[in-house]
Amino acid sequence: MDLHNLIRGALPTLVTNTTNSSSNGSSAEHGLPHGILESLTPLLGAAQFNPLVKLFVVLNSIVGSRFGLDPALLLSAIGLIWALNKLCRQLYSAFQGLVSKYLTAHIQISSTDDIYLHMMKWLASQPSMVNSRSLTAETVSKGAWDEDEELELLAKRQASDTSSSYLNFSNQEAKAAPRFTPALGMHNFWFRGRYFGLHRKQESLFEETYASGMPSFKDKETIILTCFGRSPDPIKQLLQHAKEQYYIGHQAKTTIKRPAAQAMRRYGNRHTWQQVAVRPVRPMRTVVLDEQQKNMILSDVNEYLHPATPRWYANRGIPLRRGYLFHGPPGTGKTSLSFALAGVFGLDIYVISLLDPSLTEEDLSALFITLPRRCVVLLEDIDSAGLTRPSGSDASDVGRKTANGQDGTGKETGTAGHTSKEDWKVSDLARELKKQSGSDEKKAISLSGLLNAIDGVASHEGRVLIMTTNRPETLDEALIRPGRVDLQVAFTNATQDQARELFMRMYEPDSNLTDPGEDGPRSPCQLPPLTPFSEPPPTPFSPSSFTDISSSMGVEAEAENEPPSNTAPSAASSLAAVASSNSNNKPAPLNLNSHSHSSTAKLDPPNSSTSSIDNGAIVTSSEETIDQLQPGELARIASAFAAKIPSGQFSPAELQGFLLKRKKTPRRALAEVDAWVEALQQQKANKTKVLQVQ
Ligand SMILES: Nc1ncnc2c1ncn2[C@@H]1O[C@H](COP(=O)(O)OP(=O)(O)OP(=O)(O)O)[C@@H](O)[C@H]1O
Repeated sequence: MDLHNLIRGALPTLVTNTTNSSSNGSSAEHGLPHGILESLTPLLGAAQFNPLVKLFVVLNSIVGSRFGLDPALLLSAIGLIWALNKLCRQLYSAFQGLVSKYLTAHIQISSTDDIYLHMMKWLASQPSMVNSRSLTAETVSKGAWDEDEELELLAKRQASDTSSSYLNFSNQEAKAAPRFTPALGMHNFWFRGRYFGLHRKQESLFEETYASGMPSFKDKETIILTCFGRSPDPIKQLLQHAKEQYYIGHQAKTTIKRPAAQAMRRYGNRHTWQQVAVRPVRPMRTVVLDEQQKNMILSDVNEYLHPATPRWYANRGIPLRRGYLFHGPPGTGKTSLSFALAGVFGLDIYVISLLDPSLTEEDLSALFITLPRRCVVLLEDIDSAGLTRPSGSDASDVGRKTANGQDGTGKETGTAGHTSKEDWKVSDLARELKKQSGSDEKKAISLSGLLNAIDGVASHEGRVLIMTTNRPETLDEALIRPGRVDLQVAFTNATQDQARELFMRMYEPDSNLTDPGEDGPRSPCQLPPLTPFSEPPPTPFSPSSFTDISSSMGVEAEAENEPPSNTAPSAASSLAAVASSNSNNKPAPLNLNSHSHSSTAKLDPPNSSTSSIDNGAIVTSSEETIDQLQPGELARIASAFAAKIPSGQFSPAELQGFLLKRKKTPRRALAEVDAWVEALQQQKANKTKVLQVQ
């Protein structure tokens, strides 16, 4: 079908006009420009399939002949509207620029800063934002401590369901709702009756990454908050509010941070440290330690963190630092006490491993510089870091302990067992050269590098440094000299008293253990109450008792940097009160005659055919659980248990491991302890690693 036929069929009027025009030579009176169809006719053959030409013809005829409008006029009108629109837009953006410059305030937040996290979390909780039409969905990863109450209920329901013996968490990931935050672009919201603008934008930065050695683009986000008025105060209040809201969930939690991956550390600020976990605060009373020793550490840290302490130190020209060395056998509570201290004072813990292969001396200094004003820095197993003195002749080129190259003090014993360099073979020489060129090993952290980071000019003052070691005798004297280590705390294997306390703690009902009065919710900024420095010393430790404690408990207080001892150790005394009320509760001798278990009770694991799950613990039907004990009976069993533990032989961690396997059945623990003690003693004597009785 050609175009003529098409037009004729579709628009009879047009055809009539066309016919007339060809007969009288005038078509202008019918709305078509004179001769337009004639001039188009030669083209029609070629362009009859061109939809644009068809459209033009159809529109022209409609506008011209149907509505009697001049198409040229119409085109001019459209052009005018477009130009006006452009002009309005430009005027609007100029007006907006003026308002933004003179009538609004802005605050910019970079994604490299913690405030960005606070703001994003707050925005995600705002109904106006969640219902916005432009959102970004994020997966919220939950830690083991953030389990939903719903999930806990599910576990309880499954546990009570006798048909299923084991918990099932399938599809839990699918049930976790994503978090929605404003998408990139412009948004607005109201806060406390004020209107705020939010611009979330992203830019790509060209970065050379250490990890791959290849330059690449990294995305960096920025949010700009705007409010009307010439003062940014409303935005500051909003940010403060977002920050407070963020930390509400962090109450009674300890945040643990480690150095970020090497590539991330280059971004500086909050990217230097990476949050690895947020755990519930470890209550101080769960660390089984001599009460006086505990109180002394608590009051010492309390004094150090007192707001008046910096002035006191400054007036006397003493650097504001406090170092602690926790030493003792493995599993005796060194790390646990560090975490409990962080919990009591509401501080974050920054854990550094000197064995981290990506850590250089420069990194270490940068890490210490970016520490917050108050925090706990934990340097674990400082002895195994293989630090050396650069001045040592043979040790100067080796900073890290290797399996075949160094002894515990970090001194080199010779490569491959050779003591003198004359004995070296060609292969030894090649290995040594390779080592020196640094091609196969990273540059180690030397002792001076560590000391520089700890107390060099650039180091951050005000932090609580805790170093832990199993072998204090191998440490360099420079590292533990007063001023770097101000208090040494010795940890020992469990005494019988500690064994009893551990036993009680394991089987006490949860309601006794969650005592908000002691280590209860505490915001990170909220320190235990402090007494002003000007008051007389209310400390329970007289200088003489202090010395006594030091000698009897293996605690050596260094006198050099002692701050004024007139700060009330209120946290310490309150903890002491709670703990002593526990320890004073001396149980009466045990009478087991009326009970089902005797000391000859079977040591076999529970028979699975008769077992059920009780709050996660598998319990046999024949066993007596904690709930079935008479009041006061637990204390008696604990004493009987402690009497069977040889003092100072087993670490609290070993005892805890034994009890954990019988966490619902104290009688069974008592019945099986003899066999376990014997087996463990034998294992230690034979120096084997395989446990006969667990
Ligand atoms: N004194 C203690 N009181 C309560 N629990 C303890 C004590 N000592 C050890 N534990 C328990 O033993 C486990 C290991 O303890 P922790 O990590 O504190 O020991 P550590 O002395 O730091 O060991 P390592 O020297 O091997 O690092 C923890 O689960 C902790 O609860």
